[in-house]
Amino acid sequence: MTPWWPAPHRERPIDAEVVVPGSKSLTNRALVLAALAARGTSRLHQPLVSRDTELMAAALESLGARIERDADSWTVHPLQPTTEPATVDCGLAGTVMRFVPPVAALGSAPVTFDGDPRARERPMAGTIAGLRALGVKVEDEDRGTLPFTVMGEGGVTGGLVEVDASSSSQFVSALLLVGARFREGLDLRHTGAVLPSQPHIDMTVTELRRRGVVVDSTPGRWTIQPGPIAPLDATIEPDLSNAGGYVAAALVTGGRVRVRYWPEETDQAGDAWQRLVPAFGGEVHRDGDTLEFRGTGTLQGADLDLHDVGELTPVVAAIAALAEGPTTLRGIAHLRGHETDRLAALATEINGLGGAVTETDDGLHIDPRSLRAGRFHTYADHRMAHAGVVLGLRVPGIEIEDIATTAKTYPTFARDWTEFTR
Ligand SMILES: O=C(O)C1=C[C@@H](OP(=O)(O)O)[C@@H](O)[C@H](O)C1
Ligand SMILES: C=C(OP(=O)(O)O)C(=O)O
Repeated sequence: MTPWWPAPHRERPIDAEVVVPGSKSLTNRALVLAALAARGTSRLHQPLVSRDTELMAAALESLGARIERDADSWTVHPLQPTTEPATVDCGLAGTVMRFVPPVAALGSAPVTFDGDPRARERPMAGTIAGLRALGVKVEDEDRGTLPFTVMGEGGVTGGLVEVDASSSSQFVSALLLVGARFREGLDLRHTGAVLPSQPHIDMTVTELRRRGVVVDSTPGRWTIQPGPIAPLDATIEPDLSNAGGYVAAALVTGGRVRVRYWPEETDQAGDAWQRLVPAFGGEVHRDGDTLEFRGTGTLQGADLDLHDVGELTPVVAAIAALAEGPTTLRGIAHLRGHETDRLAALATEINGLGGAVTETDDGLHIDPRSLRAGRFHTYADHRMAHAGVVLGLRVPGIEIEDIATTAKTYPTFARDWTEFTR
């Protein structure tokens, strides 16, 4: 396949209905918790099957879990703490590189973690320091990043641990997911100045409670009672963050897009589209299990704090680049440690098409400009590709680099988007 994919252009308003695949964050939490269940199989219905979830499944299998993959469901048999050395490929998946090391610490063999070249640049200090504070030996040759080896010594005592999770909420979620399996449970405190992605931490707590784990949560502190994690049959919600391109299409073409099976209540960050769309001048209506997003023909700029929902930023920035007024996006300094430095990547790529984006300390400022044809680099970042295709709807002649990078969380994206824009 050519590395450059011509993004579909649309002169007319979009009018379409979509079903998006399952949530990455929910699938990978469900896999970890099913692997950690005391006994009994768990079934995930409509799991996301993508690079990140296959990497998670393979990681847990290498630690002793067994996973049967059927067309619409995965059945997970829990792991027995491993006694065999193992290696885990994290790819570029934050959930794998942060959630699996504490699982490895329950075993009694060394487990080595590595990933894509960019994975070696992503922040890992919270995981490494957190495990060490719990008495787990981690060999990282003082790099503080991947690759490193967790030297499992037959379990973790647990108790009080302080972690600075200002660069990723996943440092908190990772220890919470495993805390009930520590001999004394977990008393986790966040020490940093800011804590991003609160909905993802809420999601972790919700998923633990659904499986009978006793969690007490106050701002910046979580306690987990030691005890069994129950197996669970769970249907995975659609990925509302990956619905972003479709939602944006309604806004930027002045059309309407219906997203099926939008949960009434959810911890997903992508639920924030319900407030972000009106901020840009669009409308949102619920009709049963479907949420309809409408563009009104007005696309205004907005001043938005995306600290809690940082993963929506690339598509939000693309919407803003097409808006009639200026937009400021705040609270997202931690995006510099995502799949790529998303603040730099968005500024470079939108400006390369004639845009006016400036990086700030903690976000982006985007002034309206008329954009022109050109190439949009994606830096192995699925969400950069989603941002590029949104621009392509309104700007003819945009080519996206490596559209296949969307396979991280949405393998059928290019085909679905082509169908959607037809
Ligand atoms: O726990 C999770 O599933 C995630 C947490 C967030 O990470 P950060 O807090 O590192 O942004 C989010 O951006 C990521 O896409 C998924
Ligand atoms: C930040 C993201 O992913 P990861 O889980 O790899 O951190 C993302 O999907 O936007």
